[in-house]
Amino acid sequence: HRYGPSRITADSRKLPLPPGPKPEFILGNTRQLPTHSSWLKFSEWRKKFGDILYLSTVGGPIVVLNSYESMYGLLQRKSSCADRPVFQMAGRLIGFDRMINIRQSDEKWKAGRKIIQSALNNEAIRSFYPSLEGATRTCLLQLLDSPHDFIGHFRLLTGKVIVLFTYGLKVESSQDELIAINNEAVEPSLGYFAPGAVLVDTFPILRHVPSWIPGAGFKRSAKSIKKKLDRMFEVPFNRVKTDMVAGTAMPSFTLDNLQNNIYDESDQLASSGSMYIAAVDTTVATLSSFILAMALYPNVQRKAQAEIDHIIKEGALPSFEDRDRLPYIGLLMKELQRWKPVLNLGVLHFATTEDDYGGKCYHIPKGSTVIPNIWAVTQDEDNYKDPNRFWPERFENPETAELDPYKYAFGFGRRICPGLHFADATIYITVVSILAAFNISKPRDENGSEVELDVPYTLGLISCPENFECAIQPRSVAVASLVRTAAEEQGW
Ligand code: HEM
Repeated sequence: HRYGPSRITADSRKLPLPPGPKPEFILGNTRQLPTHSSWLKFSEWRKKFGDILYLSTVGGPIVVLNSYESMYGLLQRKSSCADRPVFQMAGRLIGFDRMINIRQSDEKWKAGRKIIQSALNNEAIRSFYPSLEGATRTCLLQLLDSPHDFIGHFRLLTGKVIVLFTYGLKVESSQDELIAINNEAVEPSLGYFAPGAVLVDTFPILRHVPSWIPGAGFKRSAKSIKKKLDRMFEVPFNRVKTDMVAGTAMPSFTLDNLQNNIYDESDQLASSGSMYIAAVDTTVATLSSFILAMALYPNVQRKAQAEIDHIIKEGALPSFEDRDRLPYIGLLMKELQRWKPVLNLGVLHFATTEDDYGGKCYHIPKGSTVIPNIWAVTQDEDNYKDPNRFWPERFENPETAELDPYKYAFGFGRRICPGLHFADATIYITVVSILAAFNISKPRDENGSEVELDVPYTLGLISCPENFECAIQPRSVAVASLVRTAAEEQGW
């Protein structure tokens, strides 16, 4: 089988390292490592060196996986690369290493992962469907009233559902403290997760320089973000504790864990605090790319709307119950994860033991940072015909369906995204509700001519379209009033 298991060799140390660009004396490939958009450089090297690359840097060895086969072989099937590297800036200096997302695979990671996994499994998410439907209806009303701010509405929608799920706390507006404290800590930090983005990640020794010397601005930035991160962890958590004592706490992930009292409080605090950063920017990026795709591919939009109109009764909005009867929406959602992947380089993995790759092919040294180049997989013409095109039909026929993006977009093995079902549910209900209520098209200039869309994407850890203009209009007067009534009934 194409993605079948590889044989493990007796002594992988005798195998050669994977190929890669020629290293320099002492610095190795350090200076060749791009500080942003490295997926492009890795893909360029792939043409020369193949699916799996080796880079020796001052910060340690790096193995880049440029194909689904290599990711499956090394990250999905084996546990030797299930750890995370030390993120000097984002992790140690700012303090994100308390969260399970980038924590090394220690006992605390295991405890946090267990808590999150059981709360986010598919069954558990079902009981949250009514809240997701309610929040989506409010989002529809906001799209009706101020369509140009669609990215802001998606931020509020995803922020409020994750705060409700995690802490049982209700958020009404983007000015709410619970949203603001998260954004203040997360936004300035995202750029620091990319390999080589800050010098201290390449030269960890710099961590020890005093903050006052010139050039140590990174330490001062880290200190100021750290304070915000502490607030982000503590403010909502302490509210739940106070409400619990007063007997007024609403059901939530945090309350369940506090009441069960299985884990110590510091694990619980970090585990609750891991949710927002993992959930919001990723889901907002997907939803924003959805708007772009619909504006660029009106035929796909019309086909999806025809499917919805056929299934949903007049005067109703779609719900989770309709999902099984909307197969084209399912294909469209797969294509959303492929067309513009949210995490072009996934999240970095780390090899804790020596291993081999591909059955007697290459030696993977212990201590290698392992980077899955998800972007390369999505653009590979061996996987996808005409990869630039947004074309859900590529997954339609089970006999000829192209590689399912859910096999890689949410990561691999023991580190696979535990929020997959939550993300999938949020994306489904938002996409299907917007398609039922609105037509999305390219913006028009003062002469009424369509303006071509050429939208740049952010270059940090998360790839999200930068703000762009788009026309989002209700499909009819009747549906506009349905959106208003439905939102009023929800009340939040
Ligand atoms: C479109 C939305 C999302 C995408 C594409 C996505 C993708 C990913 C990826 C690629 C990873 C790293 C997996 C690996 O290392 O192999 C990850 C980790 C994680 N995700 Fe998501 N995610 C999304 C939404 C969410 C949501 C909504 C939540 C929570 C409700 C969540 C929670 C997490 C957590 C806690 C981790 C860390 C897991 C660990 O290190 O053990 N994610 N996600």
